[in-house]
Amino acid sequence: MDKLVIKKSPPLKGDVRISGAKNAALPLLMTSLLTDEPCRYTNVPALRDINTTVDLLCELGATVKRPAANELILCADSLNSVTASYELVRTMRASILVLGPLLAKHGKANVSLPGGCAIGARPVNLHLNGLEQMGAHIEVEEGYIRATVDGRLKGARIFMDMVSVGATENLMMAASLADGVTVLENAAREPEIVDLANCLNQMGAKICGAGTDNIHIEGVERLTACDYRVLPDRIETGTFLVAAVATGGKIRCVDAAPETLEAVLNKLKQAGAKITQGDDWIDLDMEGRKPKAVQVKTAPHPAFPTDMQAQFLTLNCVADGTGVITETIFENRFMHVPELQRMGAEIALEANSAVSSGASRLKGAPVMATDLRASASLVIAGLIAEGETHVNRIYHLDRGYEAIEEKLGGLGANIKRVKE
Ligand SMILES: CC(=O)N[C@H]1[C@@H](OP(=O)(O)OP(=O)(O)OC[C@H]2O[C@@H](n3ccc(=O)[nH]c3=O)[C@H](O)[C@@H]2O)O[C@H](CO)[C@@H](O)[C@@H]1O
Ligand SMILES: C=C(OP(=O)(O)O)C(=O)O
Repeated sequence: MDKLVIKKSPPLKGDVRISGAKNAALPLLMTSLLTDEPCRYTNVPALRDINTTVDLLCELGATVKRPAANELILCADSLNSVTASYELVRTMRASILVLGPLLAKHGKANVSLPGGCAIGARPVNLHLNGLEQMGAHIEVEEGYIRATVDGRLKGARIFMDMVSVGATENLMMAASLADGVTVLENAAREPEIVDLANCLNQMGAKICGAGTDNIHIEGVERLTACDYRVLPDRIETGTFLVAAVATGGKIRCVDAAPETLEAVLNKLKQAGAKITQGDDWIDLDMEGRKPKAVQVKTAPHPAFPTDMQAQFLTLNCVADGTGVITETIFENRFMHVPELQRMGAEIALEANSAVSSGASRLKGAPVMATDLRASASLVIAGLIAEGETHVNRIYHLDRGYEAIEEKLGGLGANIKRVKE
């Protein structure tokens, strides 16, 4: 398996182009299952999770064309299966997002239960309860969700007792082809939900309220082709910005979506960064300042995203002052802590908070992480640690960061991928 070898690097400097968002692209590609017409998606990031999604759609019988590196044309006019197998689902939890579209379009779906993962148990009860309220009959047997519906799904008023990005997306796609009006209450408000709703509306869906906690979907009988550009990745953007702050750098993120990153940009300003932004770019300059530790508490959008806390913990470790990172979304998302401690970071875990005492002197070490953002936090640590850091198991990074070593290398980082 490949690893990244990182040496202490100079302050990051220069421009970096932001890729399309993994978490927007995954649900967007699933919209192809809702129509017989070909769907074209651009700004699709080249990631392992995208390849898994393409494999999954092909397993169902969809056809795929890749006219360019970041473009996909998918057509699901002649599916020959409604089963998403364990082999694919276990490698990518977002596979559960085929459930709503398959059920709405074909009246049945068999999807392997995704199970837990490194960051937590991640149940899918909200997805299943919502579909049941829309008239689906659901059984779980032999590790598979077996869902059927007589005729069309029926519109329903669905209150979700937790805010779930995936459940909101699955139910929004299913409701687009349902008979009648669906109202999703306590819906997730992430920018990726808005992106999905915009794409579905381009296909002929009637969705309003995406981006608020109350989404109104008037079902239609059929959806048509789309030609849709994926939203820029706010988590990739935030990761590069944190790396720039940690190294005392000055960078510009281009092709970004600053309006999706407000909570993260506020924390970077508190850490001492000077930030200016335009419609699709963000400039960050540390102007020779040492970063200050920040207090972060994760919560659903528009609050601070859980997918950015690991990177901020690395930053806090080398910043001035005591920092507290509190995780409220996933019960087990501090897997990077022991690895950062091995690099010399002074961190105490107290319930769901990681308290760093600041100004740690990090030293390079062989490290590995079992989830995507934890791996990103170790890459940032490698940039500021004395000596050489080997980040192993970069399988996870490849799920969610397009060409991370090339992009960081372009900013002056001393990083290379080594095949083992
Ligand atoms: C592909 C994708 O977009 N992944 C993102 C998505 O994951 P994902 O959609 O899986 O995360 P959710 O928003 O659903 O999870 C939020 C919380 O709700 C719980 N829950 C969720 C569903 C359910 O049926 N029952 C339940 O209890 C989860 O265990 C978790 O504690 O949102 C997360 C929270 O912003 C991000 O970290 C992930 O990067
Ligand atoms: C947790 C993440 O992704 P997923 O939901 O695909 O596991 C993430 O992107 O940080």
